[in-house]
Amino acid sequence: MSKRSAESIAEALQIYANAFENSGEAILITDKDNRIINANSAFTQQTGYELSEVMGKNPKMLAGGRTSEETYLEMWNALQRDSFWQGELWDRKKSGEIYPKWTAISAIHNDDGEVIFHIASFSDITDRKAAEARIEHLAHYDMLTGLLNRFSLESRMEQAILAAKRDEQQLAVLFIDLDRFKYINDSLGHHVGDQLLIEVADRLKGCIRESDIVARIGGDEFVIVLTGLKEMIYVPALARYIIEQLSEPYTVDDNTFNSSPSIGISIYPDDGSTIQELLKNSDIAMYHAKDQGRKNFQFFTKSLLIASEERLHFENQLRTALEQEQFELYYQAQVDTEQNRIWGMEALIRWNHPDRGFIGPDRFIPIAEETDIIHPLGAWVIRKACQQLARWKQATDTPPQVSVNLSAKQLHSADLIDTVHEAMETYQIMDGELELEITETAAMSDPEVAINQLSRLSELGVSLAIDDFGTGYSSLAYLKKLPINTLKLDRTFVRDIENDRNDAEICMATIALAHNLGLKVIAEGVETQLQRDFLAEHSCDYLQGYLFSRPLPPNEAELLLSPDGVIPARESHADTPA
Ligand SMILES: Nc1nc2c(ncn2[C@@H]2O[C@H](COP(=O)(O)O[C@H]3[C@@H](O)[C@H](n4cnc5c(=O)[nH]c(N)nc54)O[C@@H]3COP(=O)(O)O)[C@@H](O)[C@H]2O)c(=O)[nH]1
Repeated sequence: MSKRSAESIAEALQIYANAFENSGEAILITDKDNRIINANSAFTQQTGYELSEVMGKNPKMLAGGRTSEETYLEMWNALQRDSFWQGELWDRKKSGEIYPKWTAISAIHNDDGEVIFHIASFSDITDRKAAEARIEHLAHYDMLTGLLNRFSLESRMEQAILAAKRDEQQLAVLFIDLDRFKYINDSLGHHVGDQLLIEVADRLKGCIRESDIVARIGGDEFVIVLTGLKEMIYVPALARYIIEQLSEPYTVDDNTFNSSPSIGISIYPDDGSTIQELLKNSDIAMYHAKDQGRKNFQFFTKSLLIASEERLHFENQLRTALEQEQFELYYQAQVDTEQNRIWGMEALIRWNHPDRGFIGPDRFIPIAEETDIIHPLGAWVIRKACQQLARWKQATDTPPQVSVNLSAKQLHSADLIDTVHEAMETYQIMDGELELEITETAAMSDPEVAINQLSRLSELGVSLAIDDFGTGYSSLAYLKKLPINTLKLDRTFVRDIENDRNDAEICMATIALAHNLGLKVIAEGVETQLQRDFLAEHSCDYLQGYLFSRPLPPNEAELLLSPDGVIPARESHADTPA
């Protein structure tokens, strides 16, 4: 061998030695008898063993006892067949810690085909395995509460249904929703909301047997499946127990508060044979429990299903009604008591349904609110009323103030101010020409937001009225903070004003209170001359009711605005409803 080639061989060997020693992977070399003859520094770092401690030993000494015999067998077969194997082994470090490692082993042969070495390289995959386990857990469990998630609930329900079918048993599905959770979450903060959900999950686990299933499938929605049911009596007893347990006070940080559940129950196979049917029907029953005043449980019935399908159909029709221009605004006159002339017109919405005819707002406004259809619908009412007002400003010398009802959801909507501003700009509506009516309850539901929104509306030049006054729980201190102009005396007090001393007192007190606060008063539901006279005597500023006019379509309402528009004369004492 020339000196040059000896040098280059030595150089190459040095490179290999460096690569071996500095590799990030642990490397172990065994001889033909499978005895360790070399290991690099990464091996020492990973296992804790120095080379001197393992030299001449069988790598079996590293085994952690958790790798199956089959894996070792497969490894040796592959090495014999392919001279290569890779896979996962569980080994033990010098410290005693058992850990997973990813291992690749090559068999090196001589020219005669005999194995002379095995070279194994391996890396510690503890972190990777932990990450995989976390991902696996997330796929099956709810991250916040540790309960099963919807995916796992469905696969467990599938097995439970198969078992119930085979054993001819029943299953009960309990759909549990927390009452007023959104309120707790919004008012006490999400951290408190989260802790409440964790505590609810713990209490639910304490209510059921090990063989039952409990899952969290949405924000504050939990499902329990009772398996292997023989005695149906157990179901209402458990539902009652769950309500009792979840209604115990909760303490999170310094807050102690109450919550309660509403529970809907469906039974396999009577109320459904599939997961979807059982969940849907228990959900329908849960909504019925809410309608029944919350903090109770209801079993699913066929009539609930029919009602819920009808309701869904109604909702869908309500959605398309706006596009198909099926809504109309009617107007009801508001009369100036002193001058006996029309001072305002209240816009009242009607749904001219293609099959059912006119549907009153009491039927559809609550559904529009629940489904958020109220936002486009309410914006349409505001625009349409402003458009009508612009028309009356052109058509008559004495245009009325036009008032529009706002729902609680609209009052709290971020878009309200822009909607009103745009409508006023488009139709050139001036200060005091448009009035918005808010119920007492809406104004009270989130006072800070209400004060802010009402102040901004007032700045736009909108007049503001508190509707149905006397039926809510306004505090006087709070009322003083609102930039309102008018109180609307609820018609339930006006109705019996002539016969019920209490109602008469309430009307008088409200008028006095309003005037003290510098507000005008309008009485609703004035149907008789006696009511009118009583209210006039006690200085009620404006009157509205069937005595003067029912709500009318715009062209008929416009006739009342003309100089010949008829308003009953004030001195008449005839006690006849309009
Ligand atoms: N958010 C919105 N709410 C609206 C809108 N349009 C109406 N509404 C609210 O729906 C409720 C029912 O309204 P309606 O069926 O139109 O009834 C009004 C009047 O017809 C009725 N009224 C008027 N005078 C009398 C009377 O002498 N006797 C009698 N029994 N009823 C009478 O009162 C209703 C008006 O009430 P109010 O608004 O409180 O002044 C009602 O709560 C409406 O507010 C809408 O566009 N958006």
